[in-house]
Amino acid sequence: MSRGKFITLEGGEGVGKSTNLQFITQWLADRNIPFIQTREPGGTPLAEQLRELLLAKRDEAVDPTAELLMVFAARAQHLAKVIIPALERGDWVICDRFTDATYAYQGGGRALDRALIERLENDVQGDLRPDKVLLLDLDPQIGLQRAASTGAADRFESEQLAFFHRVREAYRERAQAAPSRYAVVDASQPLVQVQQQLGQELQRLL
Ligand SMILES: Nc1ncnc2c1ncn2[C@@H]1O[C@H](COP(=O)(O)OP(=O)(O)O)[C@@H](O)[C@H]1O
Ligand SMILES: Cc1cn([C@H]2C[C@H](O)[C@@H](COP(=O)(O)OP(=O)(O)O)O2)c(=O)[nH]c1=O
Repeated sequence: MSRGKFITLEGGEGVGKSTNLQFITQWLADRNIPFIQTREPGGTPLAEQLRELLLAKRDEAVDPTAELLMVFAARAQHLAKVIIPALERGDWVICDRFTDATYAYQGGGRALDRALIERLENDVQGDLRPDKVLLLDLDPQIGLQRAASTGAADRFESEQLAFFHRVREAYRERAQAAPSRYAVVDASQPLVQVQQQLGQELQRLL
């Protein structure tokens, strides 16, 4: 049995990840491709608890390195308990955010040293990387407006606009550095066009 494909969906706030995840999972189900859908931070009971701790607004300022280590603690658990077993079974893994979000939010947004992120990535993941990163790219001002309509802001969503511009730039830089592993989708397009492009990218992986 061959290993499943590992697909991650990335982008800033309100780019349309939830909407397009539904499209992607329906696309796979229509083709009888076995898959699991999961998310980061999260994906196991422990990792979901770490997510709650990470997203909660609190009076105590969160040290960026502490934030980074919590993200990777959740990731280590998620990889060991969910992602790696699924890929080994031959299931595709559709993950709402993964390590590119760490480069974007902790690296770009919080301006942490990329070399530290890379060390953690190598230690925690070994050589496991997504087969394809679907990056929904959107001006953060539009994304935050869209996100505002979907509930109360968490600790990240409460950041200033400049933070989200750094997040977007970090994502785009990563995509430019390894174009074969990324599909950058212009998320300002009408949803049908976004999904047409996503479908084409998925088709290429078959
Ligand atoms: N391409 C698009 N054009 C216009 N509105 C969109 C598009 N994609 C998503 N939306 C809308 O934007 C809002 C946020 O989308 P959502 O999928 O919840 O984003 P995310 O999960 O990235 O926060 C929703 O109201 C959704 O209907
Ligand atoms: C995976 C990951 C997420 N995050 C942040 C980005 C998001 O703001 C948040 C996760 O929320 P998100 O995926 O946007 O969920 P929702 O759409 O329900 O708000 O966690 C990081 O800062 N680093 C990471 O490595």
